[in-house]
Amino acid sequence: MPIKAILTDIEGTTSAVSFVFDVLFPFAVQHLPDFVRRHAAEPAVAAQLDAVRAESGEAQADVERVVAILLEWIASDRKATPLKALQGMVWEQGYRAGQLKGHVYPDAVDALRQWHAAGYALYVYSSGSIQAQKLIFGCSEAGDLTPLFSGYFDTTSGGKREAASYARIAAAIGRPAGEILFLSDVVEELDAARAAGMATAGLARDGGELAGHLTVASFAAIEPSAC
Ligand SMILES: CSCCC(=O)C(=O)COP(=O)(O)O
Ligand SMILES: [Mg+2]
Repeated sequence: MPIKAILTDIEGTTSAVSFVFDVLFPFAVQHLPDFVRRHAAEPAVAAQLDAVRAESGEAQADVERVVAILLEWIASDRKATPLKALQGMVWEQGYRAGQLKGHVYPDAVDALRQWHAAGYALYVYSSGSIQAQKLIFGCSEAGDLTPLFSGYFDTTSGGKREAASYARIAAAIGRPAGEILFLSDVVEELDAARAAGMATAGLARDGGELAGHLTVASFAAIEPSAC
């Protein structure tokens, strides 16, 4: 089936793992506690704090305990949906203030532009919230890349290692899974996408191989029509 759409992961695929771990996560550690304290009563934040209480099994946790749980989750890189939602809100302040600029590899920027111009529909699927995805591409070092994308998916579509998530995303895109090429640096995500019927390509930016999948070191080596 010819590829018509491309769905890409962010961390380790379009963007450096070091940007997420050395820039975004420390920014959240520094600013999230005060953000939560100041906005805890606002409905959008309160809903996420309740989701943290539910997911942690600590229904009675006060705001300070919720903050402590969130910091533990950042330290263990837990892909919890309420943590990701709150991180997105905190990062928005950093991007708007010019303290953050999204990192996107130049080869990814070039390829995304070429693929968009060639008529491929481009989508993002990341554990980062949709708000965070729009920020990393919208406030990137290469400028506003959001006009290239037709849609965004996060863990509200399901976990990235579950085939059902990719089936759900294909349905939302409105195409058979076989027309979608999924790009990621994590073999379990590629396996799940393939199980749902998608074509796959693995990004191994520091070398190595994503077992069982076409593996490349750069977007420049991906030819969607050959996948
Ligand atoms: C959307 S940028 C923030 C990245 C992030 O929080 C994250 O957990 C990255 O996960 P990915 O699924 O892109 O590997
Ligand atoms: Mg990744």
